[in-house]
Amino acid sequence: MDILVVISLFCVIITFVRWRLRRARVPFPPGPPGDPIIGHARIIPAENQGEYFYQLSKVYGPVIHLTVPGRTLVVLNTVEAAIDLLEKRSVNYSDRSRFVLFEIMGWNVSLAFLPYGKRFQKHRRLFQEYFTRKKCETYHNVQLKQSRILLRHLVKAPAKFESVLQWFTTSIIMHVAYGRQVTSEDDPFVTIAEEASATFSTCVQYMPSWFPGTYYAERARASKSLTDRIHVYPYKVIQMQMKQGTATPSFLSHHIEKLNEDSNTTEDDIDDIKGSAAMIYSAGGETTRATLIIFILAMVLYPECQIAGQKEIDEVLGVGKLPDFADRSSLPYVECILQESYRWNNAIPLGVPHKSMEDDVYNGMFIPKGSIMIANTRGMCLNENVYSEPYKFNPSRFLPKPYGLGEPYPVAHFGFGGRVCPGRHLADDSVWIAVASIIATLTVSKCIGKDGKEVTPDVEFTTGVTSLPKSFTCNIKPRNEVSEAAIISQTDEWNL
Ligand code: HEM
Repeated sequence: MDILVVISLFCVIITFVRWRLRRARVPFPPGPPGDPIIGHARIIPAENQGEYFYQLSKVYGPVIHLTVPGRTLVVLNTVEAAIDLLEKRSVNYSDRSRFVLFEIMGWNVSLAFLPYGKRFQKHRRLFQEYFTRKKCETYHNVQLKQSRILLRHLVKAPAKFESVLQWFTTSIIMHVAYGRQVTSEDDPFVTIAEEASATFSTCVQYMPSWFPGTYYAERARASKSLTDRIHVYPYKVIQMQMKQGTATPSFLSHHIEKLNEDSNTTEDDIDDIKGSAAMIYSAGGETTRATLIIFILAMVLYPECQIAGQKEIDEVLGVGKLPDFADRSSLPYVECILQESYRWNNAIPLGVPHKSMEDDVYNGMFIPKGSIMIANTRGMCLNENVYSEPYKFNPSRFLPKPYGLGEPYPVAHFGFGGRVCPGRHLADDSVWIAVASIIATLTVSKCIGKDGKEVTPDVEFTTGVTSLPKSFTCNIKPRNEVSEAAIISQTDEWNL
């Protein structure tokens, strides 16, 4: 036998034996007993998994080990464990599971689904460069204008607040991604993005890929043409506008310009910027809208918090003045309302699972290569060791003692480490300006039912990677005549 083959065989055997010995010495993280072969597939509930995992953590500790056929799951229930692994050891924990169906659907060059590697790093750079904290300040004007339009739309069509909020997030994203000022729902950029987003949401729905469920390749193939349109159409339009000198600066035009400066541009480079631009709407639209609907639900259920927010704005800004980004640091209670909206119920309760790339040992527990790492954001926000009465919406919890409880702002809602949400600054600014503007000028309250009694919405959420309150009704109207006048006066100021 060739000496090289013998040496290779010897190395493989040694590696295997060392792995077995290490495995034998170090146990998996604790977890409940599972069934033979199918592991925990039968006992993991289809809904409210975040809460279920959190309850398990009270018995088994912050890091839990579960299995489903072919998969090892490691659930992280505390911020500390998530930071220790996903952030401090991010090189090992920034991978994603490969899911062939996403690729069939055409989302193969999309950051959210890219495995760790050179292409992933390139896409992160494309995003990070355009969405730094500082750069996001240049979008404030767009967000401010859209927040004024949002108020007018909410006054005009309060019952349609869910679609009005969608319009708010869509308009901002269309502007930032494509430089597009959308004025109608029939705008081709909007319809194409919405159709493609539906396919994206389906992907994301199946993202964990550890949860039993099926999605057929045929259906996936059928949706590919929609995904292709959102990649190709905006690129062609912006490219043409750039040639004609009519393009408004945007994420896409910025990156096309950079490609034009480089003589070695490849097809892959072009696909990368098409994929990244498409990702902005798909990853940023529904998540931002969901967070705002969570805030509206909280205002309906906790009117005393809304009143406290209004009082602060009246005292700091004066009655009838609408908030601007420069006012953010002067409005601590409004900030607490925003942070509590992130904490009380999360738009992405289980984060987006990462995957481990090598065997690892954490606090005496063995985490095998290929584990699906679930950062249980919901559990982190419910943690009774950190938050008192965690199911209650209580913005004052964040105020320093003796005014409040001195509890920390949530940190998990934008994810962790090498995969942390690259759109977080843009998203946070959009949500803040909407929250502050609504509190300043409108009153959100319970509807009165046919029986003359107030209708209290249930706190029920849709199941999926993005989770938002199930449809509910509420009243939205100007706080008073001064607020109404302030909303109307914006029409001239912003030439709306
Ligand atoms: C309130 C709104 C938003 C929330 C709550 C949110 C939350 C998240 C979370 C939890 C993740 C997964 C992080 C992880 O894997 O650890 C994520 C990923 C991502 N988000 Fe956001 N996001 C929001 C808005 C946005 C916006 C506006 C954009 C676009 C500018 C965006 C772009 C992305 C992308 C591209 C990824 C994938 C990152 C990767 O896989 O490396 N998100 N987001």
